[in-house]
Amino acid sequence: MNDCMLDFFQCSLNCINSYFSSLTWFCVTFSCYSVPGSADVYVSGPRFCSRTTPTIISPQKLWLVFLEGSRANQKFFEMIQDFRATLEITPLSTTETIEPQRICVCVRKQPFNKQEINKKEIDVVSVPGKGALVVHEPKHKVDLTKYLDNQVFHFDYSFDETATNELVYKFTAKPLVQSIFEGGMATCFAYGQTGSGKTHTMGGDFTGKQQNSAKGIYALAAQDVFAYLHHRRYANLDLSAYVSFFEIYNGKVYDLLHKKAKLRALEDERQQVQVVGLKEVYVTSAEEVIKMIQIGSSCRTSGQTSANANSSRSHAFLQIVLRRNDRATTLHGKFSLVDLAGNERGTDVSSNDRSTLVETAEINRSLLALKECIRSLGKNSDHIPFRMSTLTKVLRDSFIGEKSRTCMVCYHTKFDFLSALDILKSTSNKFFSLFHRLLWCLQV
Ligand SMILES: Nc1ncnc2c1ncn2[C@@H]1O[C@H](COP(=O)(O)OP(=O)(O)OP(=O)(O)O)[C@@H](O)[C@H]1O
Repeated sequence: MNDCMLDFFQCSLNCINSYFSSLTWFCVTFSCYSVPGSADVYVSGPRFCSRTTPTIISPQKLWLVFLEGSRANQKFFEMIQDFRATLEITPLSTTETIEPQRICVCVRKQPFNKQEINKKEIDVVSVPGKGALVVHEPKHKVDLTKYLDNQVFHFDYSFDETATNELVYKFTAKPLVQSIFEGGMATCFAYGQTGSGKTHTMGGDFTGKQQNSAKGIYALAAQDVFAYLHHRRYANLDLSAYVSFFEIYNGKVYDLLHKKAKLRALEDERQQVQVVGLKEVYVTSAEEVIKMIQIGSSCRTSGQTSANANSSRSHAFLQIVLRRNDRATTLHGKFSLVDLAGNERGTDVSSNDRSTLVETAEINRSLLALKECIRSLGKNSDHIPFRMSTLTKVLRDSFIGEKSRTCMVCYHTKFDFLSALDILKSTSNKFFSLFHRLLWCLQV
């Protein structure tokens, strides 16, 4: 093989390793090249996909297979480009007006990183704007003709890969800040696959391993809280701000501002869940909050997944609490900013030691519990299984409490259909509309 062929070979390998869709595509195209005696190896897609099935394929045949896989990718890439050319793109701009809503569900697309660009991965997600997001899925007709299945999902807002944290903040958390001054409970949470950009959005930009906390939704929300505190409209309320930061790891609560002290989430007599012993720090400026974010983030539990070298392995809650100065124990309003641990599949986990598997199972269990609660709310069930996990216990008030407002930002990477479709299907407005109506009824 000459250099050019090797490049081609390498490119095909990269596509196969990282790209679920190309694998499916690839397996189907195999049958075209099957030869007597080896057909069972080539034709059987699932067997080929399985890492455990030993297959002996001659280099010549393997080359044909990779060649065809690469051609399929190229064809697929061209089909997406052609489709994109027909889309009318209207990206969100800072001048757009924001409609206040009880529940807002948004989606943010992550840009390609250097590694993905080098691997020549194909972007299968388009964000035409106005809350829409399109996932291009490669499919085959019965006669093996290739076609694109373009699945459209609708959200309140959709952010493309060029969106900044400031823009995302403006449409998601910013409208909630005012509600806590009016005595409300607001929650903004980030949900998505591991490595999709949740911590980047909530905690701030990364430069190498250094995080610039001033550029995240946590800090932007803190700035607005202090702007409102000094505003004459709310000055007569005589409020003070306090901040707490804790994580839920393996179902247990740890105080990130108090040497990771172990805490307990317990229900009080009014069936409201309280994190007993949680340290609240009195803060007087956004800079002080940023300092707390840095202290807390540095001790948050992290690990490594195949998608993220610095993956958060816990659900982190930053809470900004307003209390009246005359009645320090009385809560006036609370803003919870939640960076959930990443949704993971077995292949996302780079290590399979016992503690990692337990972590992964616990993360998925708690996220499943969250989905179940939302589903039950949507179905108007008598029983909402909030007690299924510590995460849902702690989030309970955000969903059904009076004057609650919630914003959910879901994230996904560009090329993983299984996770992207799973996350999108469970979070798009089709699913949430029922939930939205139910909460509205509870409010009234
Ligand atoms: N919008 C973006 N712009 C630039 N870089 C981004 C963006 N989103 C994510 N990244 C980069 O992708 C990497 C993974 O992001 P991040 O750690 O935020 O993922 P995560 O969803 O929190 O993952 P996990 O659930 O595993 O903790 C980081 O290096 C981050 O800088």
